[in-house]
Amino acid sequence: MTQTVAVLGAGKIGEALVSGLLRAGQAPADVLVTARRPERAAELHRRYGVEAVSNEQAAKAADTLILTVKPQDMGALLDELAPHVPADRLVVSGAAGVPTGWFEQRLAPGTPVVRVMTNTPVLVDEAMSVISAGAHATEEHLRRTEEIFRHVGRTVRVPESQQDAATALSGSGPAYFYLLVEAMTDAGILLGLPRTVAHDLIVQSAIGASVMLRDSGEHPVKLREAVTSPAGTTIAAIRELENHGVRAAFLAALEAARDRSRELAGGR
Ligand SMILES: NC(=O)C1=CN([C@@H]2O[C@H](COP(=O)(O)OP(=O)(O)OC[C@H]3O[C@@H](n4cnc5c(N)ncnc54)[C@H](O)[C@@H]3O)[C@@H](O)[C@H]2O)C=CC1
Ligand SMILES: O=C(O)[C@@H]1CCC=N1
Repeated sequence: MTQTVAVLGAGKIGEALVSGLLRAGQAPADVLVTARRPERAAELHRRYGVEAVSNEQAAKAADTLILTVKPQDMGALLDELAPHVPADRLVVSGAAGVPTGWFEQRLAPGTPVVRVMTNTPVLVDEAMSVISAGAHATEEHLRRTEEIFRHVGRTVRVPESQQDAATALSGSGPAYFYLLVEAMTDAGILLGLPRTVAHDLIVQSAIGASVMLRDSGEHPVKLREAVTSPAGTTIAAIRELENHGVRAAFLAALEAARDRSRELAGGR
């Protein structure tokens, strides 16, 4: 991995990618970052030894540009960047909702663009990064993108038409689990447990269930059935969850997230 990679708009996601690249053996000299605030640039330099440059400098110097600003800030970034990006550079967008075609219209004709939806477990090398090629991105560009993201978790390729759905599922996904843990911890309080005990019980149960989901090869229905004893406690809880429409709530919620991702495409 000897190419220069620039992370433009190194916030939470961008910083995690910088950290992953360095841990994967990329030399700090081959990683550039850009930030809006000088204090943030200095902090990234201090923490990782990478050089903080302007967006224009990054565009000129890096082989791969990873754009990790918010979708709403992408328009301003592209205005600044586009005149300086040579058409042989790979542009990787990490923004929710923004289609590759939007970038292609603003960059030099033929510039390869790859769209990636990752998630915050990128911070602990357990990201799910969903990758799609734009019109000019080749197999080699997809491989280069996978090489960057596989150091911080799993990668999967999907057609770009599935990116808004992926954003709803795995991009936003961690938030649903955190909400669930929060709600179950509150339930523990209701049942009289100290908050710290309730928290620990739920978090470890979440970890155990996650590892079984990943490693057992069993369908989630089978795993749930194994917990659900006849006339037992679990089925009593599941009846209440079904009575309260939890399954329908998830269907509606993820549909709303998918629709919001689509809306973000027009929001800059
Ligand atoms: N937070 C999440 O769970 C996920 C976020 N994303 C996407 O990743 C992107 C980044 O999200 P976060 O890291 O959470 O946001 P963030 O707000 O932590 O980071 C964005 C950074 O970009 C900087 N910035 C904005 N305009 C700039 C410019 N013109 N030049 C240089 N820096 C600029 C901001 O100052 C900020 O530090 C977003 O597009 C979001 O849709 C994707 C998956 C999950
Ligand atoms: O909520 C959002 O818009 C971003 C994209 C996916 C996760 N967080």
